[in-house]
Amino acid sequence: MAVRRSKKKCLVIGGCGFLGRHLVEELLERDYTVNVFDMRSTFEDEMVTFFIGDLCKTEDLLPAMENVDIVFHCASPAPSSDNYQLFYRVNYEGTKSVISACKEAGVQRLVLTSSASVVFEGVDIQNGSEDLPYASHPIDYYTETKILQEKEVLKSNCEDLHTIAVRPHGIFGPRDPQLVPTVVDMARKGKSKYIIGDGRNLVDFTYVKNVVHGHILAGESLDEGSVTCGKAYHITNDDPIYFWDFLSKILIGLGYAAPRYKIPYTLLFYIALVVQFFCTLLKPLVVIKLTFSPMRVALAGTHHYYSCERAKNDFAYKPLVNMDKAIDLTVQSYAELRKKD
Ligand SMILES: NC(=O)C1=CN([C@@H]2O[C@H](COP(=O)(O)OP(=O)(O)OC[C@H]3O[C@@H](n4cnc5c(N)ncnc54)[C@H](OP(=O)(O)O)[C@@H]3O)[C@@H](O)[C@H]2O)C=CC1
Ligand SMILES: CC(C)CCC[C@@H](C)[C@H]1CC[C@H]2C3=C(CC[C@]12C)[C@@]1(C)CCC(=O)C[C@@H]1CC3
Repeated sequence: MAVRRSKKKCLVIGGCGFLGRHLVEELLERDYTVNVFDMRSTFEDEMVTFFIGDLCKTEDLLPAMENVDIVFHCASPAPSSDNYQLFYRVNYEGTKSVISACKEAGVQRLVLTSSASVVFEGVDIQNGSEDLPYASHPIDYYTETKILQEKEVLKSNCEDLHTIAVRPHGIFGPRDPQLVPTVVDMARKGKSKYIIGDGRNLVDFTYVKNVVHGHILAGESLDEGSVTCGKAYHITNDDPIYFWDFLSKILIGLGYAAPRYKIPYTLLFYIALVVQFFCTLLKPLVVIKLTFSPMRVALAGTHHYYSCERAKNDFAYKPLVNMDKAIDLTVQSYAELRKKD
C-alpha cells in the first residue's frame, strides 16, 4: 500500500537567494519536505536536500524534481545587471527548461515568482489590477525577460501541469542583497540627499515573509479545476507607502539622514537615459554601474502600487506582517550597515 505523506514535497529553484531561502525556511517551519536547486549553495541545513546546477539545463533539474509535488521557481539574475544575453538565457530559455523538466518529471504544480513590474513602463500605476496589459516598452532587460517568462509559464498551464505566477513588488527584509544595501551605499557616498519628484508618490514595498506566505498559498491553491490555474496574482503588503517615507525610515533607522532636496522627476529621468546611452557606448572599454539607472529613477519618482484583491478572493491571502513591524525587523537585521559614530 502506498504511504501517503501528510505534507507535500517542494523544490525551490533559486532557494539559496534572498526570497528563495526565506521560502525554504517557512516551508520547513510548515512541515514540508524541501529540495533546493541553485548555482551554488550558500547555507547548510540538514533538513534540506541541495542540488547544484544551472536551471537552463533540463538534465541538471530532473534529479531535483523526483517525486516533487510543487516547484517554486524563484531564480533570476540580479535586476541591476544590464546583460541582455544572461537575462534572456536564464529568465526566458531557462524557464522553458524548468517547464519541460516539470512535465518530464511528472510535477503537477509550478509557482513562478514573477514581478508586478511586468506592467510598469515608467508611468503612474495606482491600485493596478492583474488585468493591466504587459508593458509594451519595458524600461530594462530584466522587465522585458520577466514578461517573456511569465507569459511562458501561464500559457503552459494544462491538465498535467498547473501553473501560477505570483507578482510581488519591492521585496524587502533581512538578508536582502539589494534594496537596503544600495540605499546605505548611497548614503555613505553622499548620494542620498535628494528626493526624486515631489516625494508624494505611493509605492508597494512588500515584506519578504508576506511574499513567502503568498507563494505557499498560491502553490496549495493549484488543485484540479482551481480558478487560480494559469493566472497571475499580485502579492503586496496591501499598504502602499510614500517611496521617500519608506527610504527615510530605513535610513533614519540605521542612523543616516533622510533625503531632503527635491529634483524634478522628468529632468532626472532624461538625464539617466542620456547617461545610460553613453555608458552603453563606452561599454567595450569600461563597465560603469549606474546608481541612478532609468528604471530606478522611474521607480523612485512615480506611483506604482497594486491591488491584491484577486489573491485575497481566490486563495485567502492576507499579509502576516504589517509595514511598521516589517521595517523595524528589517532595520534591526542590518546591524552591520548601521552608521558608525
Ligand atoms: N527582490 C525584489 O524586490 C523582487 C524580486 N522578484 C523576483 O523574485 C525572485 C527572487 O529574487 P531575489 O531573491 O531577490 O533574487 P536573488 O538574486 O537573491 O536570488 C536568485 C537566486 O537565483 C540563482 N540563480 C540565478 N541564475 C540561476 C541559474 N541559471 N540556475 C540556478 N540558479 C540561478 C541566484 O544565484 P547567484 O546568486 O549565484 O546568481 C540566486 O541564488 C526573482 O525571480 C525576481 O525576479 C520579483 C519582484 C521583486
Ligand atoms: C536610486 C535610488 C533613488 C533608489 C534606491 C533604492 C532601489 C535600490 C530600490 C527601490 C525600489 C526597488 C525595486 C527593485 C530593486 C531595488 C529598488 C530599485 C526591483 C526592480 C527589483 C526587481 C523587481 O521585480 C521589481 C522591484 C521594484 C522595486
